[in-house]
Amino acid sequence: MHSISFNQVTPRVFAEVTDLHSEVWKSQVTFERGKKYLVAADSGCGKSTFCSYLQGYRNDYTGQILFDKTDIKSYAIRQWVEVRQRHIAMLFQEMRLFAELTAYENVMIKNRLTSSASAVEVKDWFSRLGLSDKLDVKAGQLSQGQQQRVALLRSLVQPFDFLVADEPISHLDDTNSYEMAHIIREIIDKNGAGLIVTSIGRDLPFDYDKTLKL
Ligand SMILES: Nc1ncnc2c1ncn2[C@@H]1O[C@H](COP(=O)(O)OP(=O)(O)OP(=O)(O)O)[C@@H](O)[C@H]1O
Repeated sequence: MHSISFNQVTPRVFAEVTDLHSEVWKSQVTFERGKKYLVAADSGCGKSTFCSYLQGYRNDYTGQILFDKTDIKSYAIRQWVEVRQRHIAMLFQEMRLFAELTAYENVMIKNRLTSSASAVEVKDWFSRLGLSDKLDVKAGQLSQGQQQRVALLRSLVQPFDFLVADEPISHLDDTNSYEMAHIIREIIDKNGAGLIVTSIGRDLPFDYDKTLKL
């Protein structure tokens, strides 16, 4: 997948809003593979909605979203599975870890689907994010910031053309935010992937190609 295009997309919830000042909704915008985008939004402007559309969890909008030249409203479940496994990696704002699995198991259970990272690599990322001593701790017993770092690693252990990160540093201090950015940069550069980061304030530190207001 080389591009994601939004053509005059209007979420149903915003259909009656006449003073929508957005560079994404009711607009024409294309996200290209290999580029980095920051989607800046105030609370309630539709960040989670935007992410849900890209994973096929919701389709309550008018207008068109195209993956390359295909309208994603035509996708069957099988194609969404392919998108989620191989084309768009997602770091959810609410993390969605399995509370009863350990931090390491949460990452490896996903990694087993496509074997995209080695155990050595994964453990090295844990170490760089200050989580070496948390490998065997259940996710439900981690702090929010620790869960956010584990969720990042889980999002990365798959092939992808785009990484979509929904408020990825909302629970992190500056040191971990910078380390998270380094790891993301290494992997997206290696894959030539695109990056779409949403933010309501503190931004993942990056040299973004473009910033859009949601
Ligand atoms: N599943 C849903 N179905 C229909 N409308 C929804 C759904 N989830 C959220 N909305 C509505 O869409 C609008 C945007 O909500 P959304 O959760 O996308 O915003 P957000 O920018 O992620 O907000 P926040 O930063 O506060 O989490 C809100 O008016 C909300 O009521």
